[in-house]
Amino acid sequence: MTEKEKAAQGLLYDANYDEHLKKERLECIEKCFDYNHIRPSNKEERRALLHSLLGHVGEHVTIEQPFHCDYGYNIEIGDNFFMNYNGVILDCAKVTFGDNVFVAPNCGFYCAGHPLDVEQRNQGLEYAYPITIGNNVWIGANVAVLAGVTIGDDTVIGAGSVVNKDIPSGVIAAGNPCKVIRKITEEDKKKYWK
Ligand SMILES: CC(=O)SCCNC(=O)CCNC(=O)[C@H](O)C(C)(C)COP(=O)(O)OP(=O)(O)OC[C@H]1O[C@@H](n2cnc3c(N)ncnc32)[C@H](O)[C@@H]1OP(=O)(O)O
Repeated sequence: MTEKEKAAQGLLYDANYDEHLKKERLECIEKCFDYNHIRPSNKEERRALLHSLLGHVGEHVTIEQPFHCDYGYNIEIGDNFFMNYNGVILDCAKVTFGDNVFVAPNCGFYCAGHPLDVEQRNQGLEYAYPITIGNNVWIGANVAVLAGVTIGDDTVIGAGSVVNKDIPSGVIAAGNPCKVIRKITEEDKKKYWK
């Protein structure tokens, strides 16, 4: 089994030293470099590069620069997506965003993790679990979404959260670790600020 196949099966794999994965990552970060150096006003070139970088790009997708990811082809984005400055996606597994997702500045989506055991970790071993974000999700600034997490539809994640477990649909959740604060209700139609 190749290291890439092990990763896809959720097994520990050699991310640091495997030549094939290193080559794929280098190709990807070269493309990220190119993306981050396109003039912000050159929307056509930005769009074309995102299509060549990512696995799927829906309609009306904006990713502000700078943006960084590891492989690109594992990222699938629905329609009407906005990611603000300094987005980081460590996509050693699939990262899927539904439709109408807003991501604030400095957010990270980290599929990767390393063993707690020091001998395994120092061999460069890693695991990769997918991240899934539903439809109509707003993720506040400086949020870290960790490996294996699913965030349900219509949910808001408060700024500064560390999302280490699944979050259900239709709620506000925040904090470190991120917990549900309350459901979003009809009353919220009357409220847009404190
Ligand atoms: C796409 C873009 O670029 S967006 C631009 C960047 N903007 C942001 O990142 C803003 C993100 N917004 C937030 O984090 C907001 O606090 C929201 C949306 C979660 C607020 O939701 P509201 O329901 O209005 O929260 P409200 O202020 O009433 O707080 C409810 C409780 O949650 C707590 N809370 C709210 N936000 C957070 C947070 N980010 N982290 C921890 N606790 C929080 C409050 O302190 C309060 O607790 P209390 O009841 O003990 O006092």
